[in-house]
Amino acid sequence: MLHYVTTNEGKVREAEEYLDEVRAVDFDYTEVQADDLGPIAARGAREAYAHVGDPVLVDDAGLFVDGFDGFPGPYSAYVEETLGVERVGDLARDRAEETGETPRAQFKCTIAYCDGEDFAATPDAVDYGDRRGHDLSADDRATASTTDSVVAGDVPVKLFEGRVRGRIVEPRGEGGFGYDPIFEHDGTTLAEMSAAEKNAISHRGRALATFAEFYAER
Ligand SMILES: O=c1[nH]c(=O)c2ncn([C@@H]3O[C@H](COP(=O)(O)OP(=O)(O)OP(=O)(O)O)[C@@H](O)[C@H]3O)c2[nH]1
Repeated sequence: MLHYVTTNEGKVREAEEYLDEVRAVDFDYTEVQADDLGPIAARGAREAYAHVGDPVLVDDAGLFVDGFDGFPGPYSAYVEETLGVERVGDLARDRAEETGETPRAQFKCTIAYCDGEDFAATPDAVDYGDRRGHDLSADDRATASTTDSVVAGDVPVKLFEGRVRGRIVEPRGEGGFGYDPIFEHDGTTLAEMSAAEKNAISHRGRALATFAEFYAER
């Protein structure tokens, strides 16, 4: 049985769309400080695997605002709790107004898989483009890739990363969670999309789709 290790129910709901048999485990693994998601998810997956003893997935995600050089990024959960989503949106739009640019950002999600075993060679990066058939600029594309995180002596971990680009807007919509109401992709905020629509273009959806392909062969 595959275990999705998270304290966030929103992540679990989205994962269930891709994975037939998945059990949510509410385990608060240590989040190391790093400026990208990969090392945080990889360390978390090793710790979670040691705790659970069965195959685990750990999902680390964040909002990377262009005008703030990627902040809040790995600190997104802390910033959501302290500043709040609306203020992050206000600050990002104020910043863009100062610089005369469009307030752009990307969501990234790294899923780390660990089952205690080694992995074969990884497939190439995948460009998913837009699943709704719209003609999008490079700025609005959704992509995914995989890497291995293998440090000598460590339990191997495989990483699946998904990204989606969009614009920061005034909050709209009731669905999703976290920063979804202020993140617009192709004219619609993630909070205005159904779960299926969000999954089709989202950072987590792209990472999960790539993982599901890999896991089917595992
Ligand atoms: O609008 C959003 N749409 C998403 O699809 C999404 N995915 C993550 N987030 C936000 O980014 C931070 C992740 O932090 P995070 O990966 O550390 O997770 P977390 O602390 O919520 O749970 P855990 O899995 O670590 O237990 C938190 O602020 C989340 O609200 C999202 N916001």
